[in-house]
Amino acid sequence: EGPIDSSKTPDDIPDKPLPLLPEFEWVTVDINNSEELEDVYQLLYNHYVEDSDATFRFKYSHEFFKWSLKPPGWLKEWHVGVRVKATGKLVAFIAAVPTHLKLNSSGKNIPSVEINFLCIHKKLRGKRLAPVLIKEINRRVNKRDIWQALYTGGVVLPSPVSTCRYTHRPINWSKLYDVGFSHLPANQTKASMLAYYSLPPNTKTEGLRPMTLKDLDATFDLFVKFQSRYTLVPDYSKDEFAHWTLGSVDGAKSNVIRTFVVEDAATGKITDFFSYYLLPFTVLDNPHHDELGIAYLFYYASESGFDTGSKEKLDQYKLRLKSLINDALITAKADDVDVFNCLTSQDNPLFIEECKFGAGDGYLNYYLFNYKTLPIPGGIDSKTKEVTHSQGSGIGVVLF
Ligand SMILES: Cc1c(C(=O)c2nccn2C)oc2cccc(OCCCNCc3cccnc3)c12
Repeated sequence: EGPIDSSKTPDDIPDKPLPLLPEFEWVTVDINNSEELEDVYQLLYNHYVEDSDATFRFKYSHEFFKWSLKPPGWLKEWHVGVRVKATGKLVAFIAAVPTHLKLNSSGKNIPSVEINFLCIHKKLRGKRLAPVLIKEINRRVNKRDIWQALYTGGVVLPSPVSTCRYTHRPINWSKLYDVGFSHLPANQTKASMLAYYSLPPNTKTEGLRPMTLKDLDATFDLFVKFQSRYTLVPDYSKDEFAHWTLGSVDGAKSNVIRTFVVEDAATGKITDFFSYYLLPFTVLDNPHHDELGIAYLFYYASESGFDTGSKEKLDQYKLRLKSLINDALITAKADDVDVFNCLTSQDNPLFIEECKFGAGDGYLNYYLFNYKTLPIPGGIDSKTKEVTHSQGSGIGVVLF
């Protein structure tokens, strides 16, 4: 376990990017510039990942990009674009953000980046541009003496470190049915589906409330302790944790990240927290709906997960998770979410069935570039791909 190639230093890395076709040029995108951010928004709005039958397309907002692309330590040079020289049109994009990973199996902290938002204009597909973009972002990252990268993808590249499965929990079943995402099982009626997925208006966990900056220290400590459950985890600083849970620390309310804490009334301690990010889908050519509200489970932790050695402790933890996630569904409904998504990563397999998540047909592969490690269980059976309900996964990192 360890770096595959650890021989290089930044001086060995070329100063120049790889050559592009003559009509294109490399650019660094300044997402603090609203016009350039709009270029990225438009490129991804029209050309980024769709679902298999092109019914939906990710609808990343300006605010989402500012949150996901500007964590502590972010570098403008890692927001890489390709423009048409003659017109300035942005036709490709790829981004890296700094992160700190830890493999609990060895306790090793791995300075690395998360690579995301690789997008190439539909008209430029098949020109072998993706490998050139990946080589360029790696060059810029290596120049900063970082040699590992974490990225996810639907397509299977050589040897993923883990594979997780998409799961979905309908909140607004009738809208999902209207847009063709949910179907009516043969022996069911619409009324029975609505009843099955109905949720109470109020949350149930005593002491549940939105996280504020005052909760940062206690919630961060809870998060760090809880992470030891998994194999591959983020090894965040408090600043990084604040960014990912609160969005900006200037107190402005985020429309993208939602984080809730549970404060024990007797002791005033923070015993649990959960978070989810809001990332809608554009619904392509549907007469009744043009957008799908989606929440993606993000990080969570619970004191009840500190010791799950015995059966009753594990059952208590499962019960607590079920209650917390059920409350996440209820708060997400208030955020106009139509479907709540989570992967089979983290300890999600422990609540997926009981909170009525259904396994989807999508899989997400995790890749750890330039780092050899044993494969990590992704919460599904490697042969049947069914969710392993009795145990969690070893993946504690969540990407967008
Ligand atoms: C995407 C996604 C979807 C859907 O496609 C979807 N939900 C409702 C309707 N649809 C069509 O469902 C999920 C469940 C868990 C995690 C997910 O995504 C995890 C994060 C994925 N990052 C974006 C991405 C996707 C594919 C390849 N690279 C990056 C998803």
